[in-house]
Amino acid sequence: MLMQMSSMSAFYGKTQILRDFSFALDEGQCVCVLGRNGVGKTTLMRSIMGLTDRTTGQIEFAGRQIGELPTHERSRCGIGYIPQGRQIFGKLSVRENILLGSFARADGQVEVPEMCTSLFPYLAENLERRAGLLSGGQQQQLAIARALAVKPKVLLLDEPTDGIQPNIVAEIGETLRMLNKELGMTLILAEQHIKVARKLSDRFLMIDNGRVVAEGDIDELTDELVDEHMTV
Ligand SMILES: Nc1ncnc2c1ncn2[C@@H]1O[C@H](COP(=O)(O)OP(=O)(O)OP(=O)(O)O)[C@@H](O)[C@H]1O
Repeated sequence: MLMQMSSMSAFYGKTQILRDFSFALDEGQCVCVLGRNGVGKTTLMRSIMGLTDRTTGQIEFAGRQIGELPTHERSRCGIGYIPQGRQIFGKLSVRENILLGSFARADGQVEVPEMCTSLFPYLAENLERRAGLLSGGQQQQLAIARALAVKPKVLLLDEPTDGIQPNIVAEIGETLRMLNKELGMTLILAEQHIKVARKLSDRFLMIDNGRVVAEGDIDELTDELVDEHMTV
């Protein structure tokens, strides 16, 4: 088991956002986190990174309790985070954006990892280009490359296809499939595109109102569950 959450609750100030979360994730799995806007998917990612005001309960990662650790130490344990909206630095070059990720590396090396250049040939050929000039899909590749720079064991992806042109959505899906199935990277993926989620994931976690309301293998994700918890 790579990650296990037990009775985790998350708060912003006095407001409780997540209630009593428990789930386990094996190495190499892809789990999608599903639910309507505002149910707590981003908060789940931020809780794993230690970016909410407070959490209670336990978060175990790679055999270590991380629930009390500061964010940079969680990164060093091998957790890569790609926030919603990508948050790349438009005025910096592609190379600088990737290198920013590597500062959290456990081995202290600052370099553009081989994996980034082989996965993303466009980025490899445009390392000196200003990141702000890239298309949405290319910026998403850059956000993934930056997270890979820490050589993570797990990648948290918050709606990577959000705001991406429909014809590029499948391309990002393919990149994630390759990371998971060919390179064996464990993924936790918040995703609104149910088709993308079904295609990529082994398991699902359905959230409603800050709680896990259903979970299981992806082929147990019925249309009824989707209708009940995802349609507005
Ligand atoms: N910094 C914050 N302070 C207080 N409340 C917050 C904060 N961030 C989020 N919330 C609240 O927490 C709840 C869950 O938000 P969250 O962003 O986790 O949902 P989500 O499922 O990721 O939605 P979306 O798909 O819109 O990103 C919402 O009611 C939101 O208003």
